[in-house]
Amino acid sequence: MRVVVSVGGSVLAPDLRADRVEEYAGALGSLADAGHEVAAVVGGGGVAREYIGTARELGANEGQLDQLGIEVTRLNARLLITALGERAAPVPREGYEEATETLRRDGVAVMGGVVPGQTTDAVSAALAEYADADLLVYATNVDGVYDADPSADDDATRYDSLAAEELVALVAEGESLGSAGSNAPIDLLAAKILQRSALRTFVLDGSNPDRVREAVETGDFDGTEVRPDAEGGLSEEDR
Ligand SMILES: Nc1ncnc2c1ncn2[C@@H]1O[C@H](COP(=O)(O)OP(=O)(O)O)[C@@H](O)[C@H]1O
Ligand SMILES: O=c1ccn([C@@H]2O[C@H](COP(=O)(O)OP(=O)(O)O)[C@@H](O)[C@H]2O)c(=O)[nH]1
Repeated sequence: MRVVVSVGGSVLAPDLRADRVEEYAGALGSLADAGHEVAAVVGGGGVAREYIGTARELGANEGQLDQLGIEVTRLNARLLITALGERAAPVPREGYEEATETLRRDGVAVMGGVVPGQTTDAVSAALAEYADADLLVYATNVDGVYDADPSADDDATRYDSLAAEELVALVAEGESLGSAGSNAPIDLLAAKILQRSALRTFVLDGSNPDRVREAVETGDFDGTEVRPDAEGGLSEEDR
């Protein structure tokens, strides 16, 4: 199976602890050893938010803040690459073609951010689309997609599954103006890519990397499945 795993920065390196990064490398490496083609897209987490906060106070604009965020995602990607050792290309892949080539031929492809104006949620979806992945897994710091932000609303209810077009509507409703470092389960651009490409997608709590491995191997997981639309994506006239 060809799989793209989106690993939130807060999930990969909550306190920059080596053991969590090693566990992630172990889980992804064992999937690769079992014959799966694996790519990981790493987020910026708390470290990116701290840099963005400081640079914002210093007067950086949104594009500059995003670029700072991208640099941090690539630093986090380098941590995972270090832990993966020989299994990964030695430098974070900077584009979808390059990442696809690596995952097809040279082992685990690891990416961070790509361009300002989005998050690694969208990078993961775009890579999964470009590489014709069979599965996209969002390993994040929440155990699925809820009908409201569960950290702000005690009555928030989790979806076991929802259609990509329902996800687009949910995220669009909650999306603020999208300033750098903002929180959301999956950003709007990512949700739209899932919708147009009919990607099979799992959203789960990534704090235990073994659950990511199990989800890929068995298709069983505790979280939210984003279903491709019944028709298998958008029709030409809806695009
Ligand atoms: N509808 C929602 N469903 C789930 N989580 C949500 C929702 N809206 C906002 N969130 C928040 O999004 C956060 C996950 O986004 P983020 O911190 O960017 O994750 P990561 O760093 O793993 O990419 C959760 O901690 C949660 O509080
Ligand atoms: O392709 C990208 C990826 C990331 N970012 C910036 O980097 C930050 C950190 O990335 P992300 O939000 O994906 O990290 P996470 O919070 O999910 O760990 C984002 O908020 C954006 O400001 C960006 O501009 N373009």
